[in-house]
Amino acid sequence: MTDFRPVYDPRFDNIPSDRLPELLRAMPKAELHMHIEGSLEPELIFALAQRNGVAIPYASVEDLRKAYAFTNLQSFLDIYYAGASVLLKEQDFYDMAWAYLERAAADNVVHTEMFFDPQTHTARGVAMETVVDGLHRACVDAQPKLGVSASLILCFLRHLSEEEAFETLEQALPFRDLFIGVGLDSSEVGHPPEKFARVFARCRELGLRLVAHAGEEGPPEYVWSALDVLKVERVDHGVQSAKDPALMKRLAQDRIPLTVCPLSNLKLCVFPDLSKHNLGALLDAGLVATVNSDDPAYFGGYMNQNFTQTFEATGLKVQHAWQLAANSFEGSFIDVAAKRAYVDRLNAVFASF
Ligand code: HPA
Ligand SMILES: [Zn+2]
Repeated sequence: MTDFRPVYDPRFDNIPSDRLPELLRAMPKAELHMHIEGSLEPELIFALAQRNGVAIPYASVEDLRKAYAFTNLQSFLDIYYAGASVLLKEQDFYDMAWAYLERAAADNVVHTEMFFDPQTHTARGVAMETVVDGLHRACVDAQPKLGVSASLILCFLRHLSEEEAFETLEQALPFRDLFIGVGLDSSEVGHPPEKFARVFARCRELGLRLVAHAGEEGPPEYVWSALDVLKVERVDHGVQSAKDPALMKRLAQDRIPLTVCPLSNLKLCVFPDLSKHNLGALLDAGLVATVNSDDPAYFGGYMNQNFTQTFEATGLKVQHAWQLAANSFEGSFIDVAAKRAYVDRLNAVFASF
């Protein structure tokens, strides 16, 4: 349940629709669903591979980019985990996060809550400290150098066991102050949220914020159990919720944010075409839906590309643009005063158009 609900000013309806792309780019926004390992561009993968002497099974940047033809989530994850294998040193994690934060700033992302997958790295012998320190150092630099506030959410890999998630939590606890919450990602179907009931209960006791991927490829039942068993505060993706009217009602009534990722859904064939995406239907049903980039280096676009391509394909309007940006602040894990200040900035940009 969110703690702040901004209200649309109907005078913004006077903004001509031909200015929508410019408005989408200019409006301040928060990104709530982005896997930092999914921001590794092929150029950086090659540069880090060379710097660290890691062999990768692609001859060139172009060769690697050609492999980005996905048919579903798993076909993407196989390449995504291979790409992350070039990350070894603290500076590598810093450089990856910094490259993303610069792109976020260019898209007028003023706040971001970045996912990271420590198990992808600790399994290769990289220390938790190396991962967290590098990412956190970039987050600290982002505010003064880029005007972006940035925080971290540790994700457990759901294809691994709950016991391994507990071990990961244990390894991360010395760095408890460097991340704000936990999430659940990787292969969804066959790995329902309730598999992680006990580790999420422990994280809740520790005062960590809770999110989980659910309803990306998996059924509405997974969204129900993310809410009722894991007690998450936000649902990542959640687009399959539209198949269940009772669930839609619950999400709207409890103002549970959905962090929707349109270009990801397109590239992983969750929707056959961007024009068939249900973002507009989710918004029109009163859900706190947001737009996010998920794995921007792999899915063909950062935040502003997600916004402009989706609006062009679906015909969403100025009010939807405002609602999505307002929802991103409402759904974020910052305090109410900071949310209010960001929405004031949002309103000032809309008033200037
Ligand atoms: O979209 C995703 N879904 C599940 N796991 C992921 N890990 C990175 N991106 C994703
Ligand atoms: Zn994701």
